[in-house]
Amino acid sequence: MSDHLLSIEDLNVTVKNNRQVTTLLDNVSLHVNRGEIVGLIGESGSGKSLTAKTIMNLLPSNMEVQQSKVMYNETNLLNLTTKDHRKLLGKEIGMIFQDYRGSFTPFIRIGKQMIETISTHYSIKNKEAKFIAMEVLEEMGLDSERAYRSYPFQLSGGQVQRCAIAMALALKPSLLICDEVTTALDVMSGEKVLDYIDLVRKETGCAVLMITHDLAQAYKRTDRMYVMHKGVVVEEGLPEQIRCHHKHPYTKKLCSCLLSLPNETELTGHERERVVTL
Ligand SMILES: Nc1ncnc2c1ncn2[C@@H]1O[C@H](COP(=O)(O)OP(=O)(O)OP(=O)(O)O)[C@@H](O)[C@H]1O
Repeated sequence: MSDHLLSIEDLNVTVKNNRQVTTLLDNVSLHVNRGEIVGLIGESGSGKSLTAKTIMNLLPSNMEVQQSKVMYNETNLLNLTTKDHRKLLGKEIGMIFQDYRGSFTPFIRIGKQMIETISTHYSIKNKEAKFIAMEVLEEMGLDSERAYRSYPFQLSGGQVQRCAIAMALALKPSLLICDEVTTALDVMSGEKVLDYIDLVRKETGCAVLMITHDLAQAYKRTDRMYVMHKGVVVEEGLPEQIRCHHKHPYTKKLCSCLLSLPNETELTGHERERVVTL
């Protein structure tokens, strides 16, 4: 069995607007191994979310995927019917969306939605599903009782985001796609959430595709990184390589723009630790 849990090969996505066809993703190839945290970084509009949406079969209807393979285990996700694809979502492939508010129906309490989601994927009693829901809400640093009985509009943006993360993690997916998961969170809550995702990864061996434009976060949290620019993967490598030995001019620009970091060799161990936690 291949180590690749997810393998995207030559992904091409185009959009048609007023008869004009524009290429949004151009021969994107990347893979995620079991148990690995892989970063997908790049500036706004570079194509990170579209890559995730392709995996989740959530591309808008005016977009077309051509001559590509998106292999999950031995299955090409692009060949699945919507019904078969849906069966994989949640329990096999989980996603925490950038637009976290869309994860919940506004007029149903968070707890009820969590129980329904957990029970849909695992045949367990409501009492057990509630236990799992409370546990993950607690791990997200929330007042679990309050979050459980709240409607989404009764919570802050960051609290709803953490509920959405809790719901995705409660299903213990084999592949977790995190799209800018910490943008709505303060630094401490963000770190706590990322620590917990890492803990879940260690406990369950799940793989994580971490989409972010936060370079410091990617350096600190990922095992490997891909850099995207204008719909193309321009570079890939270990965090150290991307930071200190990048080859592509865009990666160089990205690194120098977002972090004015000295070279790795110029840092002491203590400084290195501080830099990645900035
Ligand atoms: N529904 C759509 N119709 C037309 N173009 C779209 C649509 N959705 C996204 N795009 C375009 O596709 C490109 C990639 O968008 P994508 O959302 O993947 O960027 P991103 O790298 O995730 O950016 P961000 O970090 O801001 O979320 C952008 O140029 C965007 O304008």
